[in-house]
Amino acid sequence: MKKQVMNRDWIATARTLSEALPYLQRYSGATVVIKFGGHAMGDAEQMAQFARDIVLMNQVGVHPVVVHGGGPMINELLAKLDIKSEFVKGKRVTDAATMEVVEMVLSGLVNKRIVQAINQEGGRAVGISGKDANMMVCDPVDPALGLVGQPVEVSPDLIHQMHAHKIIPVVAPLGAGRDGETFNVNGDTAAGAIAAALKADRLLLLTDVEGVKDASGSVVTQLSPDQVRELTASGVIAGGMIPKTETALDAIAGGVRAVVILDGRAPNACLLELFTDHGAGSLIRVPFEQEPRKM
Ligand SMILES: Nc1ncnc2c1ncn2[C@@H]1O[C@H](COP(=O)(O)OP(=O)(O)O)[C@@H](O)[C@H]1O
Ligand SMILES: CC(=O)N[C@@H](CCC(=O)OP(=O)(O)O)C(=O)O
Repeated sequence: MKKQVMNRDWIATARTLSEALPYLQRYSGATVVIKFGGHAMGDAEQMAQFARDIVLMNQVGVHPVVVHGGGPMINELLAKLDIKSEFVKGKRVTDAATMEVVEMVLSGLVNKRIVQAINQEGGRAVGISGKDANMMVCDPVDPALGLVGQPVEVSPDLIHQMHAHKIIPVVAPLGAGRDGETFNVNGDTAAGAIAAALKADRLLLLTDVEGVKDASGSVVTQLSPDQVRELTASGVIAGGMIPKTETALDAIAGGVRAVVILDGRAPNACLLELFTDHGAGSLIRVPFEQEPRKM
């Protein structure tokens, strides 16, 4: 009896691999930007599983770029140092003292944790921030927010070179100012700007809900930019989902083929979306590219 169940499992595994063939072919050579948010990171086991997905993607010919956040980890160190912090419209008001902590946590702790996790799974990851090689040049968003940056010039060269050398880039969302400042950039915003500069095939925004929900609370598996605008105008898309859908629309306008908002806490979320018939989360793209959504 036990043996039969085991046989069935192996057959299912083989079938899953076989069904993945068209997707493996479709994404071979594709650039996929993955935004890994602080809330999606979870424990060491979840981090290892995320890293394994990234290494697998790379192994089958995808060019992944990981852009990470780390808001909860920044909050933790600010609290230990007794530095007060507040958010305005989803962005952290950043003075010089806060900026030092943001850079230490993002470029140091969080970036290196992800790099190490990927390397432990057999990948070759290198951690950078938007300041390296002047990749992401920013202007201040609003004087009231201090050192919060809006990317204005993003150069894809460094990432192209890393991919050419089979290196997986892991990018901390910091930007270089024109006068030598360091800017704090929202992780979603940075991922969108980098995906647009690369004209990425997919931008995956990993978050802590299954996708974009409609007024009835059901996840919408496919949306056009107009539908996103309607859901936002009617207040159905709210709170932390607003910067994500805004990023998605900007990325699509900037040349990204499609954006998927999906639950990063779900096991193998990226693989489920890219390589299975099922797919995951909400896919946002312009309607003329319409092909049947998976599921
Ligand atoms: N229409 C919607 N569909 C899904 N989530 C929504 C919607 N409107 C608001 N939200 C909220 O947005 C949150 C995701 O944003 P946020 O918590 O900032 O993500 P992250 O920490 O991953 O960047 C969800 O947990 C949910 O509470
Ligand atoms: C300007 C701004 O708000 N920057 C963010 C950068 C980190 C981030 O975006 O982290 P998550 O993706 O985990 O939220 C911050 O300081 O928290």
